[in-house]
Amino acid sequence: MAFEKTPNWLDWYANPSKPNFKVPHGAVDAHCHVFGPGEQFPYAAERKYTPCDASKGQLFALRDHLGFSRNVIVQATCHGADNSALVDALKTSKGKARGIATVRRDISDAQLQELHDAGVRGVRFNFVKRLVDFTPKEELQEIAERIVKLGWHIVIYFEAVDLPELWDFFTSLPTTIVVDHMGRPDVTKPVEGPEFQLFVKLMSEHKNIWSKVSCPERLSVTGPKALNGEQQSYKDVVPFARHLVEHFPDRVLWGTDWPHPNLKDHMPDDGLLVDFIPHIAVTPETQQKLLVNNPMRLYWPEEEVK
Ligand SMILES: O=C(O)c1cc(C(=O)O)oc(=O)c1
Repeated sequence: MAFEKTPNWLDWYANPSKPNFKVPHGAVDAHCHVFGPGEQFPYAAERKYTPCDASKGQLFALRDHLGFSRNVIVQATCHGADNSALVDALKTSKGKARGIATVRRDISDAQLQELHDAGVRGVRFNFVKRLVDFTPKEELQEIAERIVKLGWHIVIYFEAVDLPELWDFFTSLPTTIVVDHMGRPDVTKPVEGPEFQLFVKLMSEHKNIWSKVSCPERLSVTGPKALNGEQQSYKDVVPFARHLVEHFPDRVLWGTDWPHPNLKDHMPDDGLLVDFIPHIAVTPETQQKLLVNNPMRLYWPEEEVK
């Protein structure tokens, strides 16, 4: 089936630069997606956007180019609860990729087991209203109780303003929880202000809650953009991410977010995005935890690096 991209869609950056920052051996890109290709893996009827295709082969080429060893591929909302493109990518990766799926309550135990065998290790619950229709909390609770038996965890995506309302639900979940993109703080507000400190409190009080310190290109207001060799990109996001890396060094993950769905302003050079990492994890020890030890503990516990 031929799909027409959402108007003004920004395609992923072709020919990214080689990062100056050498990631540690065995580094994991813990947040990225595959889109289609739509001809082979059609986009879901209920999707809120139609992206450009971004295949498993293109993702794995980027992984190698940036110096990473593994990927955690997160089911994108444009594929709804049809995890076929994700599963296909996981199977092709030869164990170098793990996945986060989207499932509905009607999934059978046999289907959950098939996802597990392909390399899925969690589900994503999305509360960002521009991306998904509302799912009742009882349905999510039911899914949580089923996946806990597989040793999976839950990835949550929400906007900072919605945290107070979602707090009780998040803290009632029975698994490890991974928050996408630091809970999407408004970076024009202070790090020490009530909004971001509520998120810090969530992580301080609940040791099962982790955060991805990802997506500066989505959160930044002042830039500068990761383009044209810029080595000081997204300065306004640095204090937020660094705060989490310093306070919770064992519960942070990093990912490219390639192919960067729904960016409106610019498409970053992924090589320069990697050069953002040493600004938020400033020591070799924190870089090793962020990029290797933490994602290995969560996604490849059988090979854990101590
Ligand atoms: O699954 C997605 O569609 C999706 C969208 C966005 C976004 O539009 O912010 O970010 C993500 O990390 C994933």
